[in-house]
Amino acid sequence: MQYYSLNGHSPMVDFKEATIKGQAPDKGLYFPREIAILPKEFVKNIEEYSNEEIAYRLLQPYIGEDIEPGQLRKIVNETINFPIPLKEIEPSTFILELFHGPTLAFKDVGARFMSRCLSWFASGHDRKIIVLVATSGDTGGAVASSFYEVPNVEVVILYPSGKVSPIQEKQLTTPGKNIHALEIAGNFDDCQALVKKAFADNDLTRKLFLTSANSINVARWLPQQVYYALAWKQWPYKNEPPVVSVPSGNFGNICAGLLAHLSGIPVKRFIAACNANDVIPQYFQTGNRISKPAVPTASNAMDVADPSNFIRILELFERNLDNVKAKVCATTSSDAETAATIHEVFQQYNYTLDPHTAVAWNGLNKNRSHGEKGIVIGTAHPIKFPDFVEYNTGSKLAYPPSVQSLLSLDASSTQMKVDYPDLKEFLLAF
Ligand SMILES: N[C@@H](CCOP(=O)(O)O)C(=O)O
Repeated sequence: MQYYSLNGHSPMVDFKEATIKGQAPDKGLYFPREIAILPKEFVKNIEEYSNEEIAYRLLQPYIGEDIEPGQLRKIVNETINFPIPLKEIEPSTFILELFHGPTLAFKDVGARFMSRCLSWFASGHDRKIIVLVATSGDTGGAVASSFYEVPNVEVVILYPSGKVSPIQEKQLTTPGKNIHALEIAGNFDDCQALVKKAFADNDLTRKLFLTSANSINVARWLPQQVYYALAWKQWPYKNEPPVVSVPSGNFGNICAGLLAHLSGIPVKRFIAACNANDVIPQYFQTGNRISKPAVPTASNAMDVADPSNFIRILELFERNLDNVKAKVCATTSSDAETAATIHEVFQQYNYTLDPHTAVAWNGLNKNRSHGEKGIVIGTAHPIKFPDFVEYNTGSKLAYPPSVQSLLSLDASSTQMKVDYPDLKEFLLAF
């Protein structure tokens, strides 16, 4: 598989080079030259396949010969070695629980896949690779856990000061060793802009071997397709494809869902469920993409004002917003609606939603007609946001032992202003 830059001014590369570079030299995101269509028989009989086999079949065409089949199977098997259940909450509404991995959020799948691909590509390489990543909450912990002690790799995580939950912060500030946390006095978009500036700095990229572990990197983005195939495998109404509601911040997850759908996984339509950071819902309504700063919300991992992956969604639909709108609707929920959703779902079904999943639940209910069956993508475990969740359910959450031990660890991070020269100096110290 070849990948081209969405800015159109860089040469095509294979999967290995796209993974190692993270972003194209012309600052564009890499995009696969073809959509790998799944055989109809496979989609029809998907229940007969193991999760590992499904993931392998979805991903292999995008990797091609860059990783030999035995090694790729090993990587895939290690990536999804935890449950990904589709739970029926009531007969029309299901939740795909993507939070049973080590850091209790959906990012574990992409981060584990990418870390294993990168360490495979880096073996025998004598230069140290610096993985740069910006996080609004969940990516940072997943990347820290996946890349911890990977030889020859240093990870630098930029996170917005005071804008991630205490558990999210512990996940990225406590591992130490090759994981370095930078607490930025700004918001997620500032962190993401600093990271993109580093990739565009020729002086820096000549001196350092830099790559990204955000979903701008194809090795982080593509594995997320697997969720949608596993949802279809477990979907009980095969003659009635689901409406799928996806909590959306940087839009990598929903974009991977759309790719899986265009490859052959049945979905009636998608809902991009956003919080008060509504740049994309407004764009859908008005056709104008305005720029405004992110506002902090209870679903902090979605506090993104300039979603990197939306350009990939447009590319999937021939850069035509009307084509996108034929398959996707975009909606917003306020924190008050998120709180009320957590309360109601707990009261009615005794199910505890995290704030991000609650945004998607509310988005589904606001945008489906009577009787339409749907899946809510459950992106994070409620324990990552105990104060907001316990306040709205009126019930105490049980802390899993892994979270309890995490909270007792010492955190370490470097504080930094939104200042590119400071970041460059920090990176050059490697
Ligand atoms: N929601 C993210 C923001 C970064 O998104 P990514 O998928 O591009 O890494 C987070 O939790 O950090």
